[in-house]
Amino acid sequence: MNAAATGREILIHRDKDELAQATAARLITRIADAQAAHGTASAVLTGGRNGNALLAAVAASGDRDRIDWSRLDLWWGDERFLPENDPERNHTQAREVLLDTAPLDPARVHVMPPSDGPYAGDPEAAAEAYATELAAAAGPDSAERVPAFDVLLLGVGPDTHVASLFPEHPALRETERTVVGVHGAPKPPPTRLSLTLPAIRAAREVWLLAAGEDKAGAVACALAGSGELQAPAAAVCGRSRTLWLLDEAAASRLPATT
Ligand SMILES: O=C1O[C@H](COP(=O)(O)O)[C@@H](O)[C@H](O)[C@H]1O
Repeated sequence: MNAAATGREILIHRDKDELAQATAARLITRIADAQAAHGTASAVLTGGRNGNALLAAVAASGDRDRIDWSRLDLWWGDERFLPENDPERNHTQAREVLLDTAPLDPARVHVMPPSDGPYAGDPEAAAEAYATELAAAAGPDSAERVPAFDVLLLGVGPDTHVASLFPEHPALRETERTVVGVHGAPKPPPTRLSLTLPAIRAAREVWLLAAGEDKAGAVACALAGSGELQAPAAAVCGRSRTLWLLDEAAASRLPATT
Protein backbone atom coordinates (compact mmCIF):
# COMPACT_ATOMS: atom_id res chain seq x y z
CA MET A 1 0.00 0.00 0.00
CA ASN A 2 1.46 3.33 -0.97
CA ALA A 3 1.11 6.14 1.55
CA ALA A 4 0.09 8.66 -1.08
CA ALA A 5 -2.65 6.35 -2.34
CA THR A 6 -4.61 6.53 0.90
CA GLY A 7 -4.73 10.32 0.95
CA ARG A 8 -3.46 12.39 3.78
CA GLU A 9 -5.03 14.99 5.97
CA ILE A 10 -2.91 17.80 7.34
CA LEU A 11 -3.94 19.85 10.36
CA ILE A 12 -1.85 22.82 11.45
CA HIS A 13 -2.06 24.20 14.98
CA ARG A 14 -0.59 27.47 16.19
CA ASP A 15 2.25 26.14 18.34
CA LYS A 16 3.48 22.99 20.07
CA ASP A 17 1.31 23.48 23.14
CA GLU A 18 -1.84 23.93 21.09
CA LEU A 19 -0.82 20.91 19.00
CA ALA A 20 -0.43 18.78 22.13
CA GLN A 21 -3.71 19.90 23.66
CA ALA A 22 -5.77 19.59 20.48
CA THR A 23 -4.27 16.18 19.73
CA ALA A 24 -4.93 15.03 23.30
CA ALA A 25 -8.61 15.92 22.87
CA ARG A 26 -8.66 14.11 19.53
CA LEU A 27 -6.95 11.03 21.00
CA ILE A 28 -9.31 10.83 23.98
CA THR A 29 -12.27 10.98 21.61
CA ARG A 30 -10.76 8.41 19.27
CA ILE A 31 -10.19 5.94 22.12
CA ALA A 32 -13.59 6.56 23.71
CA ASP A 33 -15.29 6.12 20.33
CA ALA A 34 -13.45 2.85 19.69
CA GLN A 35 -14.44 1.56 23.11
CA ALA A 36 -18.05 2.52 22.46
CA ALA A 37 -17.94 0.74 19.09
CA HIS A 38 -16.14 -2.47 20.00
CA GLY A 39 -15.68 -2.60 23.74
CA THR A 40 -11.93 -2.11 23.87
CA ALA A 41 -9.43 0.16 22.15
CA SER A 42 -5.82 -0.16 21.13
CA ALA A 43 -3.26 2.60 20.73
CA VAL A 44 0.38 2.51 19.72
CA LEU A 45 2.52 5.09 21.50
CA THR A 46 5.52 6.97 20.21
CA GLY A 47 8.48 8.37 22.07
CA GLY A 48 10.15 11.70 21.46
CA ARG A 49 9.30 15.28 22.37
CA ASN A 50 5.94 15.50 20.62
CA GLY A 51 4.79 12.10 21.78
CA ASN A 52 5.62 12.90 25.39
CA ALA A 53 3.98 16.33 25.15
CA LEU A 54 0.83 14.65 23.86
CA LEU A 55 0.74 12.15 26.74
CA ALA A 56 1.32 14.97 29.24
CA ALA A 57 -1.63 16.84 27.69
CA VAL A 58 -3.80 13.73 28.03
CA ALA A 59 -2.75 13.50 31.69
CA ALA A 60 -3.72 17.13 32.25
CA SER A 61 -7.00 16.95 30.37
CA GLY A 62 -10.27 17.25 32.27
CA ASP A 63 -11.66 14.73 29.78
CA ARG A 64 -9.13 11.96 30.48
CA ASP A 65 -11.73 9.85 32.27
CA ARG A 66 -13.81 9.60 29.12
CA ILE A 67 -11.33 6.78 28.45
CA ASP A 68 -12.02 3.50 30.18
CA TRP A 69 -8.38 2.92 31.03
CA SER A 70 -9.03 -0.69 32.05
CA ARG A 71 -10.14 -1.53 28.50
CA LEU A 72 -7.25 0.09 26.64
CA ASP A 73 -4.39 -1.86 25.09
CA LEU A 74 -1.18 0.10 24.77
CA TRP A 75 1.65 -0.88 22.47
CA TRP A 76 4.84 0.89 21.38
CA GLY A 77 5.96 1.72 17.86
CA ASP A 78 9.59 1.62 18.91
CA GLU A 79 11.82 1.43 21.91
CA ARG A 80 15.41 2.23 22.76
CA PHE A 81 17.05 -1.12 23.67
CA LEU A 82 18.22 -0.06 27.13
CA PRO A 83 17.83 -1.42 30.68
CA GLU A 84 14.40 -1.36 32.29
CA ASN A 85 13.62 2.03 33.84
CA ASP A 86 16.44 3.74 31.94
CA PRO A 87 15.36 7.40 31.66
CA GLU A 88 15.93 7.28 27.88
CA ARG A 89 13.47 4.45 27.32
CA ASN A 90 10.23 5.55 25.69
CA HIS A 91 8.32 3.45 28.21
CA THR A 92 10.00 5.15 31.18
CA GLN A 93 9.17 8.58 29.76
CA ALA A 94 5.56 7.60 29.06
CA ARG A 95 5.21 6.31 32.62
CA GLU A 96 6.50 9.60 34.00
CA VAL A 97 4.12 11.82 32.04
CA LEU A 98 0.96 9.68 32.04
CA LEU A 99 0.96 5.95 32.57
CA ASP A 100 1.83 5.86 36.27
CA THR A 101 -1.26 7.94 37.04
CA ALA A 102 -3.71 6.10 34.78
CA PRO A 103 -5.75 3.11 36.04
CA LEU A 104 -4.53 0.82 33.27
CA ASP A 105 -4.77 -2.96 33.33
CA PRO A 106 -1.07 -3.98 33.52
CA ALA A 107 -1.83 -6.99 31.32
CA ARG A 108 -2.86 -4.59 28.56
CA VAL A 109 0.34 -2.51 28.68
CA HIS A 110 2.55 -4.20 26.10
CA VAL A 111 6.05 -2.91 26.72
CA MET A 112 8.88 -3.71 24.33
CA PRO A 113 11.52 -5.78 26.16
CA PRO A 114 14.44 -3.99 27.84
CA SER A 115 18.08 -4.83 27.24
CA ASP A 116 18.61 -6.29 30.71
CA GLY A 117 15.74 -8.78 30.78
CA PRO A 118 15.53 -12.28 29.36
CA TYR A 119 16.69 -10.92 25.99
CA ALA A 120 19.84 -9.21 27.30
CA GLY A 121 22.27 -8.61 24.48
CA ASP A 122 19.87 -10.04 21.90
CA PRO A 123 17.68 -7.40 20.28
CA GLU A 124 16.61 -9.86 17.57
CA ALA A 125 15.19 -12.23 20.19
CA ALA A 126 13.51 -9.27 21.92
CA ALA A 127 11.95 -8.20 18.61
CA GLU A 128 10.74 -11.73 17.96
CA ALA A 129 9.18 -11.92 21.44
CA TYR A 130 7.28 -8.69 20.81
CA ALA A 131 6.17 -9.94 17.40
CA THR A 132 4.83 -13.08 19.08
CA GLU A 133 2.88 -10.96 21.58
CA LEU A 134 1.41 -8.90 18.74
CA ALA A 135 0.46 -11.99 16.78
CA ALA A 136 -1.27 -13.50 19.81
CA ALA A 137 -3.32 -10.31 20.24
CA ALA A 138 -4.15 -10.25 16.53
CA GLY A 139 -5.60 -13.74 16.61
CA PRO A 140 -4.97 -16.71 14.32
CA ASP A 141 -6.97 -15.31 11.40
CA SER A 142 -5.04 -12.08 11.05
CA ALA A 143 -2.98 -11.90 7.87
CA GLU A 144 -1.04 -8.94 9.24
CA ARG A 145 -0.05 -10.70 12.50
CA VAL A 146 -0.67 -7.49 14.43
CA PRO A 147 -3.94 -6.15 15.86
CA ALA A 148 -5.86 -3.60 13.80
CA PHE A 149 -4.73 -0.76 16.06
CA ASP A 150 -7.33 1.95 16.46
CA VAL A 151 -4.67 4.62 16.40
CA LEU A 152 -0.92 4.49 15.91
CA LEU A 153 1.11 7.56 16.88
CA LEU A 154 4.40 8.46 15.26
CA GLY A 155 6.71 11.34 16.06
CA VAL A 156 8.55 12.60 12.98
CA GLY A 157 12.28 13.09 13.53
CA PRO A 158 14.22 15.99 11.97
CA ASP A 159 15.70 13.44 9.52
CA THR A 160 12.17 12.12 8.62
CA HIS A 161 12.54 8.98 10.75
CA VAL A 162 9.42 7.48 12.31
CA ALA A 163 9.40 4.86 15.07
CA SER A 164 13.03 3.66 14.75
CA LEU A 165 12.93 3.47 10.95
CA PHE A 166 15.70 5.75 9.75
CA PRO A 167 16.37 6.92 6.18
CA GLU A 168 18.15 4.33 4.02
CA HIS A 169 18.32 1.91 6.98
CA PRO A 170 17.87 -1.86 6.46
CA ALA A 171 14.89 -2.01 8.87
CA LEU A 172 12.94 0.10 6.40
CA ARG A 173 13.19 -2.64 3.78
CA GLU A 174 11.66 -5.32 6.01
CA THR A 175 8.62 -6.88 4.37
CA GLU A 176 8.07 -10.05 6.42
CA ARG A 177 8.67 -9.43 10.09
CA THR A 178 6.45 -7.09 12.12
CA VAL A 179 9.16 -6.10 14.62
CA VAL A 180 12.90 -5.86 14.08
CA GLY A 181 16.05 -5.07 15.98
CA VAL A 182 17.62 -1.86 14.70
CA HIS A 183 21.39 -1.62 14.77
CA GLY A 184 23.59 1.42 14.21
CA ALA A 185 20.76 3.96 14.45
CA PRO A 186 22.09 7.44 13.65
CA LYS A 187 20.29 8.82 16.73
CA PRO A 188 21.38 7.44 20.12
CA PRO A 189 21.07 4.86 21.39
CA PRO A 190 22.24 2.89 18.36
CA THR A 191 20.35 -0.29 19.26
CA ARG A 192 16.58 -0.16 19.17
CA LEU A 193 13.46 -2.20 18.48
CA SER A 194 10.89 -1.03 15.95
CA LEU A 195 7.65 -1.97 14.29
CA THR A 196 8.18 -2.37 10.57
CA LEU A 197 6.27 -0.69 7.75
CA PRO A 198 3.85 -3.64 7.27
CA ALA A 199 2.97 -3.56 10.99
CA ILE A 200 2.47 0.20 10.99
CA ARG A 201 0.32 0.10 7.88
CA ALA A 202 -2.04 -2.40 9.53
CA ALA A 203 -3.32 0.34 11.85
CA ARG A 204 -6.74 1.79 11.20
CA GLU A 205 -5.42 5.31 11.76
CA VAL A 206 -1.85 6.60 11.70
CA TRP A 207 -1.19 10.02 13.19
CA LEU A 208 2.14 11.75 12.57
CA LEU A 209 3.20 14.48 15.00
CA ALA A 210 5.70 17.25 14.32
CA ALA A 211 6.28 20.56 16.04
CA GLY A 212 9.05 23.11 15.78
CA GLU A 213 11.24 24.70 13.17
CA ASP A 214 13.72 21.79 13.32
CA LYS A 215 11.01 19.53 11.85
CA ALA A 216 10.06 21.86 8.98
CA GLY A 217 12.51 20.36 6.48
CA ALA A 218 11.46 16.80 7.32
CA VAL A 219 7.76 17.60 6.99
CA ALA A 220 8.26 19.36 3.65
CA CYS A 221 10.42 16.55 2.33
CA ALA A 222 8.01 13.77 3.36
CA LEU A 223 4.93 15.53 2.05
CA ALA A 224 6.59 16.50 -1.22
CA GLY A 225 6.51 12.92 -2.44
CA SER A 226 9.99 11.83 -1.42
CA GLY A 227 10.90 8.18 -1.81
CA GLU A 228 10.10 5.85 1.07
CA LEU A 229 13.73 4.93 1.66
CA GLN A 230 14.83 8.56 1.70
CA ALA A 231 11.96 9.73 3.92
CA PRO A 232 10.41 7.04 6.15
CA ALA A 233 7.65 9.44 7.20
CA ALA A 234 6.51 9.42 3.57
CA ALA A 235 6.12 5.64 3.71
CA VAL A 236 3.56 5.30 6.49
CA CYS A 237 -0.20 5.33 6.26
CA GLY A 238 -3.26 4.03 8.03
CA ARG A 239 -5.90 1.77 6.51
CA SER A 240 -8.61 4.36 6.84
CA ARG A 241 -6.79 7.54 7.83
CA THR A 242 -3.38 9.15 7.72
CA LEU A 243 -3.31 12.36 9.70
CA TRP A 244 -0.43 14.80 9.87
CA LEU A 245 -0.68 16.94 13.01
CA LEU A 246 1.67 19.90 12.85
CA ASP A 247 2.33 23.26 14.39
CA GLU A 248 2.94 26.35 12.26
CA ALA A 249 6.71 26.14 12.64
CA ALA A 250 6.83 22.53 11.44
CA ALA A 251 4.52 23.42 8.54
CA SER A 252 6.45 26.55 7.59
CA ARG A 253 8.16 25.04 4.54
CA LEU A 254 5.09 23.43 3.02
CA PRO A 255 3.89 24.96 -0.23
CA ALA A 256 0.84 27.19 0.20
CA THR A 257 -1.31 24.76 -1.81
CA THR A 258 -0.73 21.78 0.55
O1 LIG B 1 14.12 8.46 19.01
C1 LIG B 1 12.98 8.69 18.75
O2 LIG B 1 12.68 9.81 18.04
C2 LIG B 1 11.43 10.01 17.41
C3 LIG B 1 11.20 11.52 17.25
O3 LIG B 1 11.57 12.21 18.43
P1 LIG B 1 11.55 13.80 18.56
O4 LIG B 1 12.07 14.09 19.94
O5 LIG B 1 12.44 14.35 17.48
O6 LIG B 1 10.12 14.23 18.39
C4 LIG B 1 10.34 9.31 18.16
O7 LIG B 1 9.16 9.38 17.44
C5 LIG B 1 10.71 7.87 18.43
O8 LIG B 1 9.65 7.17 19.06
C6 LIG B 1 11.89 7.87 19.31
O9 LIG B 1 12.35 6.59 19.69
